[in-house]
Amino acid sequence: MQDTLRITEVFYSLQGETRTAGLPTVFVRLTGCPLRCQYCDSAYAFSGGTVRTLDDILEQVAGYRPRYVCVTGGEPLAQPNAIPLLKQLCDAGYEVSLETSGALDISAVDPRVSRVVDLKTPDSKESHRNRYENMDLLTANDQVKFVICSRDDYDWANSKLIQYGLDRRAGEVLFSPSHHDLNARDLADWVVADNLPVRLQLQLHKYLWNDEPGR
Ligand SMILES: C[S@@+](CC[C@H](N)C(=O)[O-])C[C@H]1O[C@@H](n2cnc3c(N)ncnc32)[C@H](O)[C@@H]1O
Ligand SMILES: Nc1nc2[nH]cc(C(=O)O)c2c(=O)[nH]1
Ligand code: SF4
Ligand SMILES: [Mg+2]
Repeated sequence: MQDTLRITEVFYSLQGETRTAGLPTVFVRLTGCPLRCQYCDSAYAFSGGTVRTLDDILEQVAGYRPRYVCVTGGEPLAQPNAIPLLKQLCDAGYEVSLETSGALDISAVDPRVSRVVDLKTPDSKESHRNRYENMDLLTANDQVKFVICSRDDYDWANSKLIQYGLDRRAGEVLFSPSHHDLNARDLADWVVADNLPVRLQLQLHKYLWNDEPGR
């Protein structure tokens, strides 16, 4: 029996987020998530999907001849075979990133992968799931992301930034407005006013293609 994963979609697009925003990237979206963030833009990946072998997924990815591959979901780390998938993508020579909720242990992820770890804010309604042990594992190859819904969320994110010294631990600290909840301009003004050591991140793909799946 070959290793398998339940997959919602594999597609080639421009990376809309993180430090590689704007670069052509293959996305592998894994099905299923144990969280229910109130703002989730990928709820279509909570169920359904197709069971596929790792070899089959790797073959489709190779067909795009990409430099960058992003493994997302759903929550990728909820499927144990996400770990060998990430390793095999690195072995194939791609620059690999992982989008993860921050609720699950990131320690087994191949160190070549840039782990993009969310800290879920109070207004996501899932902040009780944050696994703060992950903060000790972050390296300069990793990124921490706060998806911010309100001024209260912003103040909370700022306090976590200071408490864990995140700008010194991770290569990037990303503050992203929750699409539909917070005006990007307000978040931009707060970051400048407070002179924060963070990068404002907008979801480029939503400006280009709205909220279409597969883009
Ligand atoms: C859909 S999640 C999938 C990976 C993983 N479950 C996670 O939460 O990181 C990918 C990224 O999209 C972000 N996201 C989801 N809905 C969003 C929204 N409405 N506005 C801004 N970012 C959003 C998540 O916070 C996460 O950083
Ligand atoms: N273009 C594009 N970039 C993305 N970066 C992270 C995404 C995600 O859903 O995790 C995503 C996505 O869905 N589309
Ligand atoms: S953890 Fe990620 S996929 Fe799961 S509900 Fe939250 S944003 Fe959506
Ligand atoms: Mg998305």
